[in-house]
Amino acid sequence: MSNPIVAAIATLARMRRVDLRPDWADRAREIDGSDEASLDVVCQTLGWAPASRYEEAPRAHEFPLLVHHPDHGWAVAERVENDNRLSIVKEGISTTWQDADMAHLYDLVIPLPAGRQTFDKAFDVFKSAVFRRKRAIFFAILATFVVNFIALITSIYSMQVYDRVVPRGAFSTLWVLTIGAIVAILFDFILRVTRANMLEDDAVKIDTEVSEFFFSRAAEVRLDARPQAIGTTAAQLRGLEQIRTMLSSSALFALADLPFALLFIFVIAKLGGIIALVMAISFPLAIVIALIFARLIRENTGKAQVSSNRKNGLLVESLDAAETVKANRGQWFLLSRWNHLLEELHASELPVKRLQAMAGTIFGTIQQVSYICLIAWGAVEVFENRISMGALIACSILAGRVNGPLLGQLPQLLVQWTYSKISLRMLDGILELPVDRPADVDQLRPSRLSASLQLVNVAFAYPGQRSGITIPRLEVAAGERIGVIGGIGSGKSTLLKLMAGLYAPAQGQILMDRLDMGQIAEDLLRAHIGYLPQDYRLVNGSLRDNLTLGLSDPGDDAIMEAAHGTGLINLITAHPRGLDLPISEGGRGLSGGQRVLTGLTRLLLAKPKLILLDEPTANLDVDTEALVLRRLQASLEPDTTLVLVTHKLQLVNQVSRVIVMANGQPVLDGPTADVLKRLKAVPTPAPKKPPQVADASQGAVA
Ligand SMILES: Nc1ncnc2c1ncn2[C@@H]1O[C@H](COP(=O)(O)OP(=O)(O)OP(=O)(O)O)[C@@H](O)[C@H]1O
Repeated sequence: MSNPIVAAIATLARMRRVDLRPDWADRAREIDGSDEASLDVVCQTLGWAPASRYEEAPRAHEFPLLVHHPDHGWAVAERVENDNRLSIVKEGISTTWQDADMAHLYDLVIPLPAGRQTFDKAFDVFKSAVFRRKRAIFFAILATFVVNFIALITSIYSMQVYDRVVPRGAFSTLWVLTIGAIVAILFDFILRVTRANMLEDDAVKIDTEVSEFFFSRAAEVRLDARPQAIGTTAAQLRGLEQIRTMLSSSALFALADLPFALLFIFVIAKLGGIIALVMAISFPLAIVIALIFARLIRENTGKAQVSSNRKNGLLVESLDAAETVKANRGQWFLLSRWNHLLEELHASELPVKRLQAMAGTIFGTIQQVSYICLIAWGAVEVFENRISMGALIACSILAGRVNGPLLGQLPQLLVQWTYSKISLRMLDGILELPVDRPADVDQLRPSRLSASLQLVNVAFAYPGQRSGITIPRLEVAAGERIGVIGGIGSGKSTLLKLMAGLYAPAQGQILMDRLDMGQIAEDLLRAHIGYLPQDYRLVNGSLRDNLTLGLSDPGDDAIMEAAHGTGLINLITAHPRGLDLPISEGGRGLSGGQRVLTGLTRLLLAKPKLILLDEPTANLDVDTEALVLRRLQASLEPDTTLVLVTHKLQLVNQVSRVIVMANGQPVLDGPTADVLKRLKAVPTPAPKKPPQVADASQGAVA
């Protein structure tokens, strides 16, 4: 990281304990980071808020800060000393600058990764995103005022025309009134156009912010706490769409007109006197009926949402397991489940639709009846000379504003509102799941982390299982090469995931370099640990994207060199698009062996200190297996630790220590030769406790 400003920001982020995107430095690297103006360019390039320069000395708690000195360049300031010296950190070294007043201190806000912000309720996420955009709120309120004000003007205009202009032929008054009304309408037009543009811009930003938060948050959920049904989780996130539709619907704007309805009833009373009683009765009556319908709709929308989620889950599952389903003629089983869910969905959706239609009809009738009553009563009042003809016309226009837009939209709004409430509850469910690193825990960011591990009194069980992994004590020194063997389901993969820090132990501690793994910053941990799961999945994108996933771009030369090391080069050179070979959704497009080679190549590029491989050669042919392991061994630094889970005994000869797992516990642990000798002499010893079902494949190991 030779770019001075990039190096200084990285130090600042480490000191403030903020994770930076793995590729952030790639984006900022192109900028010449030596002069002071480069900070603005960096902020712009990274999409961060511009940094502001301190005009006065910052308060003590505001440190550490980014600092630029005309002679010394960029660094991180830790504090200002009494004798006008500045304590700084530059390129990892703490030192002092003599002339603090020549240095410029900057307040740079490094944004937290989206998922790390703390919100208890999904509603707060939306609220915070909306309320941060004060300009949009101001315009929405102003526009609502103006729209309603124009309605008022139109009604008064009609009254004046009927009462003053028509009887007396006062055309000069008519022109003045007409010009005034047209000016008001033009102003309304301009405001509406501006509002639409502004609100759309802000709506996109709000949408991006909220979706980013929930997507990151769902990705941060601890692997062992994840709901088993992927489809249901996907449906939970889909709830965002419901809320988005609700927030951007015109129905919501109609709701903002609610207080104005009361104002209009008041104006009707002023202009038309007693006839305002019609609106004073019909309007609250409509609101009460709306509340009753909301209750009736709520129960069925809840049921419809649950069925819809399960339907979505089934769809994801059947597409994901298409091969198994087809090969086993499982489509009939899935089809009958699908039809059953569809029936359930229709059964709960139908009442909602009926109620919505009925609400629409009732509100329409209220609207028409109240209009007729107002006009009829008004006619009597006009005849009795209690009100003017113009006043009756103005009242009828205002009555249309009281009942019209709001009552017309109410049925749709009711359904959307109930769906949104359920969606919010589902999103709350995501927020309740435990995440890898809670935001209120200060993460450790040691400058060096060795690849030694200690598992002390560790216990772990999958949700809903009584027994799982129990490890009283297991120590792995930096630089050790360890093989883990054991029967099917003996807990080898689970042990590896615990060592990788992907699962948190329910009990006990897992230490890396004597630090609790759960407290080490996630980005630091991932940079030090290379874990290759049994079923290595690729992500949608190109082969290059998959090889550099989560890494700072290593450059094509390094990628090709690593690909030579694993033999992946054959695939790259054979394909017309080379490294840009497309990987479709779900990682399809490559064979099982090629996927593993991709994972191994990425591992060589990442150069982690702790390498955890779960049956890496299960999908490889004998030649490739030998080549890969030879190259992997050759690339390992002396202090790199390797833990290899395998069913193949010949691979065990490549490691110096072997751990044998049975029923979730290590039952043998020692130098390879000793363990193999004991395995040949006696069957795998059973764990002392708890007494479990005998290991199904002990024979395979022995
Ligand atoms: N995601 C999961 N949810 C619930 N239980 C699980 C899950 N993964 C594994 N298990 C259970 O945990 C136990 C240990 O599984 P694990 O995958 O660690 O075994 P393994 O030794 O790696 O097996 P194999 O040699 O077949 O890969 C098994 O009994 C398994 O049924």
